[in-house]
Amino acid sequence: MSGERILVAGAGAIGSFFGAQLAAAGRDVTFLVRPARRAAFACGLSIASASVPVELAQPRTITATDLGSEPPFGLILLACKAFDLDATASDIEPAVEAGALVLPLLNGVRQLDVLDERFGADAVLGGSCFLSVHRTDEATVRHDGQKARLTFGARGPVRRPVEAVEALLTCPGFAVHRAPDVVAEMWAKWVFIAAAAGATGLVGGTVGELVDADGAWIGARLLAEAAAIAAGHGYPQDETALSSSRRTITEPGSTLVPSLLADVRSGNRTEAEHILGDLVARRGDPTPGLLDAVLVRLRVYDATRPSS
Ligand SMILES: NC(=O)C1=CN([C@@H]2O[C@H](COP(=O)(O)OP(=O)(O)OC[C@H]3O[C@@H](n4cnc5c(N)ncnc54)[C@H](OP(=O)(O)O)[C@@H]3O)[C@@H](O)[C@H]2O)C=CC1
Ligand SMILES: CC(C)(CO)C(=O)C(=O)O
Repeated sequence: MSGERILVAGAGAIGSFFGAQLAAAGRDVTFLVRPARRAAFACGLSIASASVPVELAQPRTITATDLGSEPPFGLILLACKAFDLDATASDIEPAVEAGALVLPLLNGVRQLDVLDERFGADAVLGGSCFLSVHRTDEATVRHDGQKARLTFGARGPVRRPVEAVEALLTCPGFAVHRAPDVVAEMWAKWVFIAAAAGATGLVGGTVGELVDADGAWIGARLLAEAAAIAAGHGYPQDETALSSSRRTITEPGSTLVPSLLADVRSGNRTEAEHILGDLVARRGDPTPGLLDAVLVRLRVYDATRPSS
């Protein structure tokens, strides 16, 4: 599979970062974009990073109407926001029908149900990623902090060997981890992001700003609620991992801006339903908690933001 073509569907912060790192390492990468992004990428794509900067002079782009006439792809990195999942899944259908495996990188887990139903579970890997990236202009993405990590794995029989996917993804720009239980990894990331995005999205400030305002307890309490829901679904959270998450979301001076907070700050639509709504919907106990309060706050934000 190492020579196979990669389609990156959704060239925002995440898609641009992973696609650019793979292209810089010599992989055959094509970005599936909408017309405005295609025009923006005509002059290149930059990843601004202290550790893994990339300049792609001519990123290869296509739009959905071209996909049917493309040679086959081996792997699709799916990196849209949750509210664009249905439309993006429709767009990639010709490539999946031609044999590609789909690796979704969204936060949360509901994407697996959506993609399994549409394409069949043997076409869909599990995946998640840890990195902080934000688009700073139409063709620049800023990468902050530590080395990016992409975790992926099969959840059952899949149409292509996962070892080959690992070889295709392995490159200097980020760490790759093939997880024996990728769904457990996705739940662990979900618990963390529900707390980090929920606490910062609620107050509209970074983790450090939240802590300065004596709000560290908010992140810690959201983390505990999210972990209890995960445990109720058969994904008990490892105490060491939970402590590390708690430290990250209560760290004084932290400049961490989760993507949901970045969306709130930019007036963009958030993934509140996917990250918080889907989590509380899976809780057995109907008694609302702090997660529900944050969800309500973000629903009001989404419903009343100027461009909604
Ligand atoms: N940013 C981060 O640091 C992290 C984000 N995540 C998760 O990754 C996912 C993606 O987030 P992020 O990259 O920040 O989001 P962005 O909003 O930066 O990017 C989403 C991209 O999807 C594109 N898109 C939407 N619909 C389509 C379509 N039909 N065809 C082609 N492209 C489409 C958008 O297109 P257009 O360019 O036209 O607007 C946009 O470029 C989210 O689930 C997020 O929670 C996970 C870890 C870290
Ligand atoms: C918190 C972070 C950066 C960790 O990867 C993330 O997942 C997000 O911003 O959505």
